Amino acid sequence: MSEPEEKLQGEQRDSTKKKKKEKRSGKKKKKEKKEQEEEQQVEEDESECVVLRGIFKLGKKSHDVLLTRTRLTWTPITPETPTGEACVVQPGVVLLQDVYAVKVKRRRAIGQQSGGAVLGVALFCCKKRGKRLEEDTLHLHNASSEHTHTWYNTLKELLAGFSSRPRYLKVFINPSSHKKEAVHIYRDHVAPLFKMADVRTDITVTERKGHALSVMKECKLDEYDGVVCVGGDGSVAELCHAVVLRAQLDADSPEKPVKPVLPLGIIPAGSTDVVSCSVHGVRDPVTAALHIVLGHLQQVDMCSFSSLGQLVRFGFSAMFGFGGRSLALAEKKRWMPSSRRREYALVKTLARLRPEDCQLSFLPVKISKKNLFEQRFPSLYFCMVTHFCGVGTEGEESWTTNQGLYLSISIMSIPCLSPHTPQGLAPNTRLANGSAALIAVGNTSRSEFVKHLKRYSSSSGQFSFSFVETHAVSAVRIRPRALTGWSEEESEEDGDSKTSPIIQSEGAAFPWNIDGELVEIANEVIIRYEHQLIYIYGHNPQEMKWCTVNLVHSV
Ligand SMILES: Nc1ncnc2c1ncn2[C@@H]1O[C@H](COP(=O)(O)OP(=O)(O)OP(=O)(O)O)[C@@H](O)[C@H]1O
Repeated sequence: MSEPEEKLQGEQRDSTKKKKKEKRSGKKKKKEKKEQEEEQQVEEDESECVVLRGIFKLGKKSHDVLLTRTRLTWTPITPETPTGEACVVQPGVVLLQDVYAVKVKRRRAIGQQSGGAVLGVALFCCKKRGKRLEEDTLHLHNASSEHTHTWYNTLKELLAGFSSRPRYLKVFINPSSHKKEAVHIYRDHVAPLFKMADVRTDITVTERKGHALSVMKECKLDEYDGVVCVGGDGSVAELCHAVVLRAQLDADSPEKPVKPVLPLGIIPAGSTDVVSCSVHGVRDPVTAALHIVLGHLQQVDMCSFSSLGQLVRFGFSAMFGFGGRSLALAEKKRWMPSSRRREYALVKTLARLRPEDCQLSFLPVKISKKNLFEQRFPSLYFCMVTHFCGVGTEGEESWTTNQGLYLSISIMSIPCLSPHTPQGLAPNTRLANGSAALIAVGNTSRSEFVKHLKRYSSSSGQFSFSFVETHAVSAVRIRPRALTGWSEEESEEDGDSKTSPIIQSEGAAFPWNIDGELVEIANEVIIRYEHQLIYIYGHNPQEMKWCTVNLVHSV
């Protein structure tokens, strides 16, 4: 046999061996998968095994009630028809994951505090109505005390198996939020639900700005299962920062942010409630409280904001330029009612519209199939008015740098939904999608800028302008050039925004709007995206919808 023939035969032998090996490993994988499926089936069957079966009255009719580890079903008991035909009835069902409390029902006289004849059990559960969660009760009547207590104890035991449900919460209430209604909201809508679900609470009514942060820095956290904030965006921002900072201090990790173990619950009591709207899909204290008692947890992205190597704070969103300036102006008019104050500040800042001259650098997030940000809006991926555009490196990171005039720069790690912006300020980012949204609005005329702003309140189109640039990013650096800053002596005159950035004296600070709070920073600011840094009680169906769309597009 010639040398090439031998070589060919050798290669054929190798390839047959390889094929056999692949076939064997394929069979092995199939077997493993089958075993896994069987195990899963056994688990499902076990969880669907009937734990209890009994007769209860629901309304006026007797029902056959079945309890498994995951659900309770009831079917009316109907007498046989003379023809022997059984009528088909759909059983009613409630999932135990939606039940937050179970109580024994008793007949009591007016003023009687304890005892009383047993009537049956009541299951307190939540019912979904769109994005809202509502309270619902299922009454199972049976006068036998023994029967009722067996069901009560078993249901209690099964509900105790939901490990993410809190038993003891640290609650902060800001009594000064918005219309000073936070205490009432907590007392009327939240406390009764916590009591019903046997959730104990340790309440601090905050007395000043920074009070919640100082309590969180010092209190013993081990005994709590979660922290709850009742207030507006300012209070939420303070507590989110406090929870992450405390985790960082406990872990003695000054450089790297640390994921807090304790989840945060947010009960909306402010005027816009951006974080609450984003994590719950609606602004509703009952929905928020039900998410807490049911232990619905979701991981949420955050950002760290630092300047000159010092951490400024942790938060969800930041606005530089227009957003910062209008908030600074509103803060000076604190004596005005909040809606008037905001309106005044917006109009005034628009009248004085000026661009910021700064260097904007960012680390773009690599475009993957799963990232729809650029896929859905490819036309947004372009450069705006710049004097200089280049790519630099810092360590292994590749920064894109633009130098130019900007009317507004926003960085958001969550969509920032609110009643005023139903699709969110950053509609293309999600609660935990692997990047933050950078929205940079270049210099343009006032009328064009107003057009861009107005489109936030409608459904879309706010980014379809040549002067608006959006990116999915993991970090942003904003370096104001030549200290173009903000001062109280700003000219009251109207000016042409196209040409005249405001030049300030050295040492002036720039107003930043970080989660609705005014933060003044004199130097460059670095914003780093922190993936799924915090657990927040909630579940937003919109997020699920987005994920489904994302998945379909990525296939
Ligand atoms: N007792 C208090 N008196 C004054 N300020 C307080 C008090 N407790 C907390 N604060 C501070 O008030 C600030 C604003 O709180 P919050 O955002 O809840 O109210 P708001 O500004 O009226 O609401 P929104 O931002 O939705 O309009 C927060 O920074 C918080 O730290």
